[in-house]
Amino acid sequence: MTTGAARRLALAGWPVIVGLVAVLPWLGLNSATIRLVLLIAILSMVVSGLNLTLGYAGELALGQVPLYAAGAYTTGYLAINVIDDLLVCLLAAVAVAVLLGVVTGLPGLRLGGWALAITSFFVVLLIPSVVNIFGDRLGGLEGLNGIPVPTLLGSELGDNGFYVVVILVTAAWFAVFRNIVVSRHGAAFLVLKQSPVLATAIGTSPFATKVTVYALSAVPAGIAGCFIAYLDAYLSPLTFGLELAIVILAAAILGGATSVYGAIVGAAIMEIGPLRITVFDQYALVVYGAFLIAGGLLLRNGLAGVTERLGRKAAARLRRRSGPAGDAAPAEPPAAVTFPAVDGLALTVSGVSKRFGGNLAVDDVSFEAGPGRITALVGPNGSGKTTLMNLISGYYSLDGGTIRLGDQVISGLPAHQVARRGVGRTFQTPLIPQGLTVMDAIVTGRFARHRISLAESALRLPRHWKALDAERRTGRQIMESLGLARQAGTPAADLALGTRRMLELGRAIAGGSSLVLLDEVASGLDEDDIHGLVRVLTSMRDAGITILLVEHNFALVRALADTIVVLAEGRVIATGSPDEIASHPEVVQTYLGQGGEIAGTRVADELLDTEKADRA
Ligand SMILES: Nc1ncnc2c1ncn2[C@@H]1O[C@H](COP(=O)(O)OP(=O)(O)OP(=O)(O)O)[C@@H](O)[C@H]1O
Repeated sequence: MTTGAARRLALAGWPVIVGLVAVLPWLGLNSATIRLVLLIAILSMVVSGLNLTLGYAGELALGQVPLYAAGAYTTGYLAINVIDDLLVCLLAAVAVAVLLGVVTGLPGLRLGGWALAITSFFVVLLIPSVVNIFGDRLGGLEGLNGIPVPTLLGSELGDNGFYVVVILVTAAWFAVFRNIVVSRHGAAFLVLKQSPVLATAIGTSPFATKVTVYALSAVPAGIAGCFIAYLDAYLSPLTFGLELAIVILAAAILGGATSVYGAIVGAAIMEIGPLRITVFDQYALVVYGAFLIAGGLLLRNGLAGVTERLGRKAAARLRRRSGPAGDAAPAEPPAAVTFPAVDGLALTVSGVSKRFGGNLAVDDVSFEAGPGRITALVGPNGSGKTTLMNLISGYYSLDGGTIRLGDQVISGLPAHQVARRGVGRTFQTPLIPQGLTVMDAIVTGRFARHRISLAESALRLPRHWKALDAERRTGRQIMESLGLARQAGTPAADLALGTRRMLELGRAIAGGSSLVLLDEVASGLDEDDIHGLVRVLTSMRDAGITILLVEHNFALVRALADTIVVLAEGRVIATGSPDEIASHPEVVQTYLGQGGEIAGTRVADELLDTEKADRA
C-alpha cells in the first residue's frame, strides 16, 4: 500500500472510529470506563496544543497547564454565576485561553530555547497564587464547588449527551489540527523550527508565525479546560500543578510530538498506565518521569515515529517488489532544463554601506544586476560579499545607500517582506527543514507570493484546494527540471549536498522570484553536480530571472557570468565582462593572484568552451 493510500484509508477510517467511540455509552460500558474515555479525549487535546508549539514550531513553550486552567476556571465561574450553556462557556473558555496563550507566549518572541521553557514552566507555579488572589470568585485553595450540569441551547445535557459532545468536539479539533499541520501552515511551522532565517526567506514572518502558534495551541487547552470543569463539577488549583505539566510533556514525547494522532496515543498511555500501578499515588512523579525519559531516549518522535518508520519500510519493501525507481533513487540530471518565463526585475544597489562596530564591511557599493543576466559578486574572503547578500535580503539594515528591485525600494523592509516582493535565495550551508519531503520543501518557496489564510487551510475551503493544486503542479515541473522528480517523497533532510543545493534552487524559484541570490551555490559540489548546476543556472537566466551569484570558483564564474563585480575590503574595485575582469590588473593583483582561480578549474574550463560555443 502506498503512503497516499494509507493516508486515504486513515481519513476514511476517522469518522468510523469517532462514530464507534461516540456510541460507547449505549454499548453497556460502565461509568468508570466512560469517564476514562472522556479523560483521554480531554488530555489528548491539551497534548495536541503542546505538539503544535513544541513538535511543529520547535518553541519550548510548555505553558499548556495555565491555558487549560484558564479554560476550566472561566467555565466554572460562568456556569456558576452567569450562564451554564456549554456552547457559551466553551467559546468563552477558548477566548480567555487564547488571550492568555498570546500574552504568556510574548516572552517567546524575545526569549528562545530553555529560557522560554523555564519561563513557561514558571507560569504553572503561579496558578495556585492567582486562584487564591481571586479566592472569593474562583474558590481559592479549597477549590471551586458546585459547577452545574451543562445545558445546550436551553436543554439540560444528560451524561450521555455531554459525552457525545466531548467526543465530537475532540474529533473536530483533531480534524482541524491535522488539516493545519499537513497544510502549508504546518510546513511553515516546521521551517520556523529549523531556522527563523529560512522562515523569512520563504516570506513568513517569525513574529506572526509564533503568535499564531501560541494562539492556536491555546484553543484545544481552552476547550479541554471547559470540559474538565463540567466533567468534575469541581476545580482545585492543585490539579493544575507541575505534575500535570510533566504528564502532558511525557504524553507528547511518548506519543510523538511531531504527530497528530500521537497526542491521543500519548494521552491514552498516561491515563490508562497509572490505573495498572497500584502504588501509583506514592510514586506518580517517578512513573511520569520514567515515561518521559523512556520516550525521549528510546523513541525518535515517540510511538508515532516508530509506526511511521515501520510503515515507510513496509512501503519501500513493497515498491522494491513491484518494480524499480523508488523514492531513494539518485537524482538524474535532466538532459534539457526549461523554466517558465519570469518577469525579472533589475536589482540596483546604490552607495550601500554597512558597518559592524569599527569595521566598515561594505563601503559605498554600487552596481546593477539586470534581468535575464547572471551577475557575479567575487572577491577575497572578508571582502563583504555575504554581507551584501544579507543587506539585499533584508537580514541586515543599511547604514547608507538604497537598494531597488525594479522601481521599488526594498532596503528598509524586513526580510520576509523582501521575499514577498520576489527575492529568492540560497544559503552557503543549505537550510533544509526536517520533517518535509523534497516536494513539500520546494513548494515552501511559493508561500511568499501565493498566500492562503489559516482558516482556509484548516477548513479546507476552495482557495486551499486551488492553491494546493497549483503548488503540486509547480513543484512537479521544478522537480523534473532539476532532476529531482523521483525523489519527490524522500525526506528532504536525507539528501546529499549536491541535491540539497538543487532543492534550494528549486525553492528559490518556486514562487516565480524576479531576483535570485545564490550564495556559494557550487561550493562542495563534484564535477557532475557542477555540470548539472550550470545547466540549471543558464536556464534560469534564459527564463528571465535576475541572478546574483556569489562564488569563489572564478573559472566557473567566468564561464557563467554576464557581468562580474569584484569587491575588496568592502569596496567595488572593478566591474566588467568576464574577459575584462580576468585581465584587470588590480583584480589579478588583489584576488586572482591570491588563488581566486581554484578548484573546479577543469570542469569550468570545459564549461567555458561549451558556453562560448553556444554563444557563438
Ligand atoms: N554579523 C557580523 N558581525 C560582525 N562582523 C561581521 C558580521 N558579518 C560579517 N562581518 C565582517 O564583515 C566583513 C565582511 O564579511 P563577509 O562575510 O561579508 O565577507 P565575504 O566576502 O562574504 O567572506 P567569505 O568569502 O569568507 O564568505 C568581515 O570583516 C567580517 O568579519
